[in-house]
Amino acid sequence: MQRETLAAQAVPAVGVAAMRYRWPGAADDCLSIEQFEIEAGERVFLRGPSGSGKTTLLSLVGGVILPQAGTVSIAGQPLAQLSAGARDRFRADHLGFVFQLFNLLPYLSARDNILLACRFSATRRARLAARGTSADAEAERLASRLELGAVLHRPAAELSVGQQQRVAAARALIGQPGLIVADEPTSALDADRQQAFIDLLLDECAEAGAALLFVSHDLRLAHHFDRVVDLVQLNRVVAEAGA
Ligand SMILES: Nc1ncnc2c1ncn2[C@@H]1O[C@H](COP(=O)(O)OP(=O)(O)OP(=O)(O)O)[C@@H](O)[C@H]1O
Repeated sequence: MQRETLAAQAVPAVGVAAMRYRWPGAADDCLSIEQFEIEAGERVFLRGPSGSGKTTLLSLVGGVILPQAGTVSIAGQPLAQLSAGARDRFRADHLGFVFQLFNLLPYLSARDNILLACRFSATRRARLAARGTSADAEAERLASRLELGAVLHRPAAELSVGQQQRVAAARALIGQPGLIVADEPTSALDADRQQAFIDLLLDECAEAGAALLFVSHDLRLAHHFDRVVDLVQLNRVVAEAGA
């Protein structure tokens, strides 16, 4: 079935409606977004200048922070309706994050860092079981695809920046969450490695049917994506301030 047909039938991967967010203690709102949706399986490139609120929007999409007004839904689930504990579990089941600074546990091996995502999510383990595989086997497959096979046993602290980033990608992808969120994941890589990393992320998302929300300053990467969203245009705070 075509991805477009699938997307038309599925609930959006991300739904933001009449949403407003102000950081505690701040005089003004940081974000005010009337409507923003990412379809199931859609690949969105989010751009915006430094300080425009890209990371803040990702934190809202992850339910790490909650808006003062409006809703943020993931796979049809409004995040604010969940208790803090349920939100943590929902995030572990349905979202994979690749951060600017990777957030790996330095003393754990590359393999254990990848497997952490499954340890915290019975749903990810169940998805793997339904495909006839296990978390260990899938960690091996992703590691080999990401050219990490030789370093799987090594502590994350001993890996190069590029290797750490690929471990972070494998951890986000394992167990097929419906949404991958990536915040400047290629900023530490040279041009060749950027290309390889993006190809891999897009391939794995396509295979898993996962939507991808990818934040970057680097517009040269935008042509890989279904849609480019400019936060300066999406955010009414900026639009009103500039009016
Ligand atoms: N934890 C926080 N507490 C208070 N204000 C914050 C916090 N994090 C971000 N902000 C403020 O929110 C605004 C948006 O920041 P944010 O990090 O979301 O921007 P960004 O677009 O991701 O920037 P960059 O491209 O530089 O990473 C900024 O004015 C910033 O100072």
